[in-house]
Amino acid sequence: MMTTTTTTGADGFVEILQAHSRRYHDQHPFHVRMNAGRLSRRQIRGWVANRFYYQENIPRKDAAILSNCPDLEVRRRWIRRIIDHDGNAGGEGGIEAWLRLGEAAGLTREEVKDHRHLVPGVRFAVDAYVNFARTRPWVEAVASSLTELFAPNLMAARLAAFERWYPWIDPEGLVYFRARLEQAPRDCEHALEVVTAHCLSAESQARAVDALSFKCDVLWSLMDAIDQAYPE
Ligand SMILES: O=C(O)c1cc(C(=O)O)c2c(n1)C(=O)C(=O)c1cc(C(=O)O)[nH]c1-2
Repeated sequence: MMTTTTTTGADGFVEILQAHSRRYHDQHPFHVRMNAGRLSRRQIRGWVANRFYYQENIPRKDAAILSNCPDLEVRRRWIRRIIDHDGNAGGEGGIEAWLRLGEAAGLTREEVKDHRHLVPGVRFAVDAYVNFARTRPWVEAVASSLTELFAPNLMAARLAAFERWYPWIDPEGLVYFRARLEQAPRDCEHALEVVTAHCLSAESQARAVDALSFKCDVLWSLMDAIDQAYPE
């Protein structure tokens, strides 16, 4: 028996993906309080120390996508993400920039790197994301990165909020967020290109949407765990 698949037009598909902005972690109460200037030093430091685990694992997630991806052209562009985070040499890259954010906020590099502040829920959420990229088809893993469509607005709001409300953080430490303002739009343009080119059937589009939902849950759970560990 033949099965028929109804394909959502490319525009409808992209609209459904975009609509996930409603589930993005910018609306998490902890982020709302952060951007309204209502977090204490301890809470900001807790967030920075815990989010480091996400930063550290992003390149491992991207390496998993590379290892599962048979398409040379995609790999050639995707590899840039790993270099953005790891840098080409000591003192470079997003992970280093995040450590400097920690220092600007009054944390030592050691206490960020040795995970002494890392709470179990953050570890579980981040590990789930890396595991997803390792075990799911590579196009779904690419789709899961599409939360970056929504990141630049949050990044711009966060930069303004940090400068306004948290002047005790050395502004030099905010370099990471400025870099992401440029990197995130470039990265998600590529990811969207890949997903729209590969997900042509209703089934594959539904799997891409599920992957993006999963990622929204990863980010939300991560924030829940931080919120619970550093109450008001
Ligand atoms: O601070 C944030 O709110 C935020 C969110 C996201 C995101 O939406 O996944 C990323 C980042 N930052 C980020 O810095 C980053 O490098 C990054 C990579 C990815 C990804 O899924 O490949 N997301 C994000």
